[in-house]
Amino acid sequence: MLAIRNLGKTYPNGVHALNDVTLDIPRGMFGLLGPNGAGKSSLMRTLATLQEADSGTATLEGVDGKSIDVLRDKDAVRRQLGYLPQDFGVYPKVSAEDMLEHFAVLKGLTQRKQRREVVDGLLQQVNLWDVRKRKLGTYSGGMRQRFGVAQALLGSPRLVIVDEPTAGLDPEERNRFLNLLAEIGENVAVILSTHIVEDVTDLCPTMAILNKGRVLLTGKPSDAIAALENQVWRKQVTKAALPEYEARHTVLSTRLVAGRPVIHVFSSVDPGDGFEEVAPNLEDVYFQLLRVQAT
Ligand SMILES: Nc1ncnc2c1ncn2[C@@H]1O[C@H](COP(=O)(O)OP(=O)(O)OP(=O)(O)O)[C@@H](O)[C@H]1O
Repeated sequence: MLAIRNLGKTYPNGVHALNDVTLDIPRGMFGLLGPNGAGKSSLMRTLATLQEADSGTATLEGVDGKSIDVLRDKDAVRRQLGYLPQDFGVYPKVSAEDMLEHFAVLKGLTQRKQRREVVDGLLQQVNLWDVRKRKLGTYSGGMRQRFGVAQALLGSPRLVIVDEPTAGLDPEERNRFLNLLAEIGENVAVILSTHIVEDVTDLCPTMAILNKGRVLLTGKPSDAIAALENQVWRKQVTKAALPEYEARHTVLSTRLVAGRPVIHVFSSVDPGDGFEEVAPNLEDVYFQLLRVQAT
């Protein structure tokens, strides 16, 4: 659906935000995972035609089978694009219904009756119908994000980009939001940019891990997890002993369980010393790749 080839971007301050980024993004949910500063927003903004790349190409499959040059044919991309930016602001004194109606006009839905049908349908789809008359300023974070999805879906886009949408949502709102994303049409490519590993594990059949502007891995989460089979080991340790373990092993993660650190380490052989083997998860994959890149 979307082919990104050798995309590069260096900001005037010298930061290489995108470094030879090549990705194939199919229909369905695609998770773009990376820590803060990885380059996710730079990539999302480039695909959303809001900033220029220095090099590379991006090609979107059009409805009629014709391909669209994302970096050059910006108007054509915008007609196929829904975008929920990281810092999505709303007019606090306007109701969701009026705001969405306004966005619909901007999207080119000029016929009143048709526009009403679209706006009503979207408000129902994102589960905001009952609160559509309320001012956006009174909405919770989760409601605002669902409103953001409604505006992104105006005009039946084929490419939907959501940038860090679950940051700051409580677990219930996050679930609700992710379920909503998962329900978006089958013929749409949805790119979910996030630094939360579970967002990808729970939802995305394909993914990429980005750090320091580079793609460290792309493919199915299950394949990446399978590649770490028999190489992740767990042990509960004391806080005092933690630095020693970190010096002796490749510690992937440390998590407090009942107040005591439980560490996951990466090792192709049994590290002994009371470690037990565990089934790897996507978090192990993520931290292992970040560690390898750092060394
Ligand atoms: N307009 C800009 N000018 C200069 N540097 C920038 C600009 N925008 C981003 N950067 C830098 O580029 C790098 C990538 O930033 P980007 O916002 O794309 O990352 P991110 O993965 O989206 O992280 P975050 O979640 O923190 O936004 C960072 O080092 C950031 O400081």
